[in-house]
Parts: sequence; C-alpha cells; structure tokens
Amino acid sequence: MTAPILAVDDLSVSFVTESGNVSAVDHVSLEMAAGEIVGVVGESGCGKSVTAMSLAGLLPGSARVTGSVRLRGTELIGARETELRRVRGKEIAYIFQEPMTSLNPVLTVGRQIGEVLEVHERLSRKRVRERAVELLSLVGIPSAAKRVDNYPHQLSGGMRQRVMIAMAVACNPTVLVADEPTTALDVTVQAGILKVLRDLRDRLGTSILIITHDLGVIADIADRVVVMYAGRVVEQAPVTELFAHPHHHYTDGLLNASPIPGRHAGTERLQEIPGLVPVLATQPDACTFADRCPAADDTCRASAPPLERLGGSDHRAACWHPVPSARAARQETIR
Ligand SMILES: Nc1ncnc2c1ncn2[C@@H]1O[C@H](COP(=O)(O)OP(=O)(O)OP(=O)(O)O)[C@@H](O)[C@H]1O
Repeated sequence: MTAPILAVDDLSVSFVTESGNVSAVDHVSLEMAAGEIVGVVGESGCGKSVTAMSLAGLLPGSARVTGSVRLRGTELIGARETELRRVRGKEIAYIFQEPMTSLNPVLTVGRQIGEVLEVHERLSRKRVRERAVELLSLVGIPSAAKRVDNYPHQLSGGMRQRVMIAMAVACNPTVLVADEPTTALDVTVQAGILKVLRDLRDRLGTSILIITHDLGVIADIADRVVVMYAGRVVEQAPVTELFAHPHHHYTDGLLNASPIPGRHAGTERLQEIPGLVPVLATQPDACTFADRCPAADDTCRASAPPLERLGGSDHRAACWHPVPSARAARQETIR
C-alpha cells in the first residue's frame, strides 16, 4: 500500500459511566489509502462507531482516548479544538444513519448545504446556490435545480440520505465516514446510495470508511474489510479474500448469518451466532470471542491471540485456532 491517508495506531477508548468503566475500543490499528473504501463490520456494540467518532474528536468528554490517529501524517488525538473544527467537514466528513434527525426541518436543503459551504469556503450567495445544485446532481438527485428549494419532509428517505451525502462532500473531504448509511433504507434505495458512494470515490478520489453490521453492504462496496469484535480488530483482509477464506470464527459466524449472493443457496438456512457481544469494563488477556466460539479451548481463555499477518499477504487475523478451511488454504500457500 502507498503511504496511508489515514493511519489509526493502537487506538483505545474507554468511558467512565455511573455504572463503571466501559472499554469500547482496545488497541485498534487500521490504515486507509487514497481512494480506498474500507468497511468496518461487526455486531452492535463492537466499537465501530466509537472508532469512527474518535477520528475527528467527536466523542463526549467522558471518553478516555489513547493512541494515534494521523491524517496525512498530522496527529489528531490531543489536537486543539480549533484544529479539529477545521478538520471536521473539510478533511473528515461524516454521514449517519438517520438523516431526518440530522437535517433541520425548517430550512430548505439548499440552505443547509449552503451553511456547510459558508463555514469552510468563502463563496458569494449566487455561487453557494449553484454549488448546492451541483452537489445535489452529483449525488443523483433528479431536477436538482428545483429540489434545492425543498424542505426535508418533501423528500423520500433515500433522497434525504443523498442530501446528507451532498452536505458531507460539499467541501471535498479527504475521508468520508459513513456510519450505517443505508440501515434505515429498503434494499433498492440502499443499492442506489452505495452506488453514489462508489461514484464519489471514483470521481473525487475520496477515501471512504463505511461502518455496518451488514456483510451484504461490505460485499457490495468495500475494497478491504476490518472485522471488529468487543472493541478489538479480529480480522482484516481484502474483501474477496475475507469472503473466500475467513480465518476468525467470528468472521465465519457473521458470514454464515448473512444472506450473501453467491455464498448461500436460496434454500440454505442462515445460522445465528449464539450469545451476545460482552460489555467489558477492562479487556481480558483472553480471546473475547471464546465464550461464543465453537473452537475455543483453554489457550483461548488464557491468552489473547495477536493480530498476525498470514504469510506475506494483506490478510491478518487474531485467532489461535483458525477455521479449518482457512487453515488448509493457509498451509497451501505456505507450501
Ligand atoms: N457515550 C458512551 N458512554 C458509555 N459507553 C458508550 C458510549 N458510547 C458507546 N459506548 C459503549 O461502547 C461500546 C461500543 O459502542 P459502539 O457504538 O462503538 O458500537 P457499534 O459497534 O458501533 O454498535 P452499533 O452498531 O450499535 O452502533 C458499547 O458497549 C457501547 O455501549
């Protein structure tokens, strides 16, 4: 990989709450190249959103953050609020799941896009409006010159999410973080939104970090996948490699639980992973998936497996006893 645009190194986040400490993210490292789409996947509570929010300093004051987040080499952890404010929107922009709660119901969408432009760029009123129309067209909104004067309630859910994307890319950010951007949308609308994101990457070269619990979304859009479990990265690999040869039993479990075209015959039953993601006060020196894993033994309960590179590949996994098919494939490549 060429020099990463974004490098997260050894990031840990915990929260001090009334009911005690919560360890949300534990020594997470990941990198993104220019124009790369990286998917972060895992069940609810695995630390995906907290990882994403920590990139541009969006976590609440109760968060204790250690480690490093560098954007084009500039450290953001511990950066001054004025610097982080400049970074947000202009360098790292976010889109979230529910556009209706993020959009202002009493302002037209053109006005709201205009506000983003005014914060970061000095443009005339006329130019702001023209730019808002351009951005609405860019995200595939038909009759953008008319829609620019619509209020959020006059648009469908998919259109509102497109407006959110238009606002996020208004200042041509280096990195776009999309946290469950399609979860509230039906499947065909979801496909349209994913296409918009892909087009943005292709046209503008934006790096995209997409957070989801849905491996179907990952299969559709990501170049590389980071699998998180209980605050840790348990596996990461290029998308085709991960789907063909999952090493971690958690990844394997997610794949068996997901309706993914090409992997499951229509009649095959999907298998849920038994149990729940634990909420941890402190991270144990053990595999945190051991209680739910079909292959766990005393080793897994006694020490945490390191995230190791497999052969010379771009595939890493943290598992003492990788899934058998992966083990076989791995021995093949070693031979
Ligand atoms: N502000 C907070 N205060 C206390 N604990 C928090 C806070 N935000 C997140 N957590 C906890 O951190 C852990 C990771 O949460 P996070 O939202 O990152 O998970 P996630 O994988 O993104 O799940 P989801 O898909 O449900 O958002 C969870 O146990 C969550 O309850």
